[in-house]
Amino acid sequence: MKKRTFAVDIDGTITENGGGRIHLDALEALRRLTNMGHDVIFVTGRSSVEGFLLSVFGGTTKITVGENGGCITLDSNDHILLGSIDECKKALDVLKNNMENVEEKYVFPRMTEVVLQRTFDLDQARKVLSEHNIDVELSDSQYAYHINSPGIDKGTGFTEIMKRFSISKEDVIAIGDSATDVPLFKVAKTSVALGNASDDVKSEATMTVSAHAGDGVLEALDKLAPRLSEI
Ligand SMILES: O=C(O)COP(=O)(O)O
Ligand SMILES: [Mg+2]
Repeated sequence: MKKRTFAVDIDGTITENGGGRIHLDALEALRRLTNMGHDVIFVTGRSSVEGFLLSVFGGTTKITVGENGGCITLDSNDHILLGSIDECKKALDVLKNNMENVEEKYVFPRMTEVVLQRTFDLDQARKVLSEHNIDVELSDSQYAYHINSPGIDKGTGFTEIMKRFSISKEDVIAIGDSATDVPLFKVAKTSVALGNASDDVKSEATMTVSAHAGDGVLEALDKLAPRLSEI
């Protein structure tokens, strides 16, 4: 069997509602892939600790890219930080001083990024930051806005994993639902946009499925199964 690495988003991908409830059949399928010898790595805008705990309890590969690419967790006391929260907080201050309704989202603690409520216009925010010569990444996961350090996104975060574990792009299959997953799609040979993804996101993936979230993950794995059984 040719070993593959699945890079899997969490919210809107293996969850079945806005609150983060895990689609159990999708998780079971990912655990089965792990038991078969593939790697299944969560790549999420949630904290990397949340993603890591999901891998422990879910029975998938105990490596996680969290904080929208800003933090890699390899163990309870082993985190690789790929960004600086200070420049993200500076960007937050500029936005708060120049726009209305800029509010942080109450999430688990972050080491490298700032997470905001989706309560203001993102393009206007990007314009304000540019006018103040603030260079950060500002992105929308459909669950939250993220301010990350320049050049930090799910693609660069996962690329760090690929380097450290000698994973080839040829063997990576990325699965996601939102704009924050597009950089991850670009570092994978195969990328799957779920039915709940926007047309813009779907246009960036190598394949799309019609089912939403966890059901879409199951549909994708059914479609990919023949390729996975290559000798
Ligand atoms: O916290 C979020 O932004 C949601 O994260 P995810 O969709 O990247 O898992
Ligand atoms: Mg998502």
